[in-house]
Amino acid sequence: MRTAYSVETVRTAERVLMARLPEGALMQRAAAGLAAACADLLGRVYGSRVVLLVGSGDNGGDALYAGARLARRGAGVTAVLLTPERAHAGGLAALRRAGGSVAAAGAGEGLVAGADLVVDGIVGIGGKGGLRAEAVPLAEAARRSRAAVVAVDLPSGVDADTGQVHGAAVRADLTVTFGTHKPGLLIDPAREYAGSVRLVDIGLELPDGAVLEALQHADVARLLPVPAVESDKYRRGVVGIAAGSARYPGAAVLAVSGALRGGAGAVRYVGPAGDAVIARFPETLVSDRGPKRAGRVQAWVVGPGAGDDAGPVAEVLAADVPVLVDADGLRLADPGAVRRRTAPTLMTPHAGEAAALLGVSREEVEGARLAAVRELAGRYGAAVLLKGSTTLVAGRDGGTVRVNATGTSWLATAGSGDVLSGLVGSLLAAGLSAVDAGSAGAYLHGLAGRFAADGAPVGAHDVADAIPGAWRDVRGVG
Ligand SMILES: NC(=O)C1=CN([C@@H]2O[C@H](COP(=O)(O)OP(=O)(O)OC[C@H]3O[C@@H](n4cnc5c(N)ncnc54)[C@H](O)[C@@H]3O)[C@@H](O)[C@H]2O)[C@@H](O)CC1
Ligand SMILES: [K+]
Repeated sequence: MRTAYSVETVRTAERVLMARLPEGALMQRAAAGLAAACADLLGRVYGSRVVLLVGSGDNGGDALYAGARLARRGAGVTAVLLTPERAHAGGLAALRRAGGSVAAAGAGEGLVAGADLVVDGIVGIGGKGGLRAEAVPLAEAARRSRAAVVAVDLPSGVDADTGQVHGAAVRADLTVTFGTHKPGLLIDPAREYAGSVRLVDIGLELPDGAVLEALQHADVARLLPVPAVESDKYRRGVVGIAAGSARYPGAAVLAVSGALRGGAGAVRYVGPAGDAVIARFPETLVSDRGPKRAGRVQAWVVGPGAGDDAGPVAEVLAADVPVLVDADGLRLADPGAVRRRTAPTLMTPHAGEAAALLGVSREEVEGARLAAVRELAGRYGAAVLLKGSTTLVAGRDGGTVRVNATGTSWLATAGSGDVLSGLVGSLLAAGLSAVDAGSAGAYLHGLAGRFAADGAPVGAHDVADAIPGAWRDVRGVG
């Protein structure tokens, strides 16, 4: 499990640790990790041209001490000081002792253009708002240059706690972060600015109560249902899919295709697209008598391709089993009925659907995804999975939000969400909690998307077909 903590928690943990260590020891640990990452990226340190962008705080201090280490290994290191009178004095002295130099006023952009490596130490967790005006031309020069850009702790200008980006920010190829991930490194749009992320252990001890957690293979493997010897199809769970319409039969087929790969023992389809479903998946139990009279299920999925028929949505919300509400179902669901439910409910909007539910623009949701998913969960008293390049899953009672990063932009294809809703519904029927089902399902779905796409466009049915491969990969079998 990867975790991300708020700036406030990091500050507290740092204070505790600093009180036990000699002065400056923590910064030396950070600088050593940073310098090692820079050296790895450069390949050959000797003779390389390194430019440090140095702000007024300890983030700049890290950059200066790391620069000193690279200078001792033969790199030509120049520091561009954004506020020369406030640059970290100890770091500056160390750089000079190691043979590094300070750029003349106004020379920064030219140096960046000719560098092999640019180290962004403008601002870290002490940053407020986007980049200040004097730093913007340097960030732009770094973006234009052929140099590799390494961000210290965070790409300067992104919001550490939320992943929001206000105005200009540095775009890094690699971010070297200290002690723990920060939420902004895992949530878009900031995540995109971070490039790949390397975590350097500086000995911080962090309490429970991460802002975010990201499942990894082993975590997902522990969650996935595995049938026991005595399992029959009913013990493994039956998932009901109330989806599709005469106009959108494909949504029903795709939701069923996901559900069949999700670990439930049987899939029951209810709705007007039974013929299309049976033609493709003869193992499906089909009914056209509405969810209430369809027979027992352990979880429902409602909404994909539902059109304007609110009846099945209301029937499903009245059932005392876990329910996943997606797509048209989100619009058709009565918020009061969702809030009154006692069995788990999981809503799975994409940014546009979340925006409609919250009465804000899509851009607002995309710019502040963490706030949006929490707000929706609070308003509806339900777990919420907000789809996107970094999918977020919030529980109904607040707490740590799960973030999934296995997704790929190739998944932005029609019907891909229908596959996800069937898959997650199946995991709900198999007994996973709403947050576990949502996050494990998003993980498998993202991985399946990667396997299916492999660098080329794919259809949603290809993603469904790739789920068993993703499942095997996660469990480390085959
Ligand atoms: N506190 C610690 O124990 C450690 C801190 N470390 C480093 O120290 C950083 C935090 O240092 P600080 O608390 O000094 O804070 P920062 O260096 O992140 O930034 C604070 C300074 O930046 C200026 N600033 C704020 N917003 C700005 C903006 N938008 N554009 C330009 N300048 C802006 C402020 O005026 C202030 O002088 C971490 O991110 C990490 O890199 C590491 O050395 C590890 C140990
Ligand atoms: K930085």
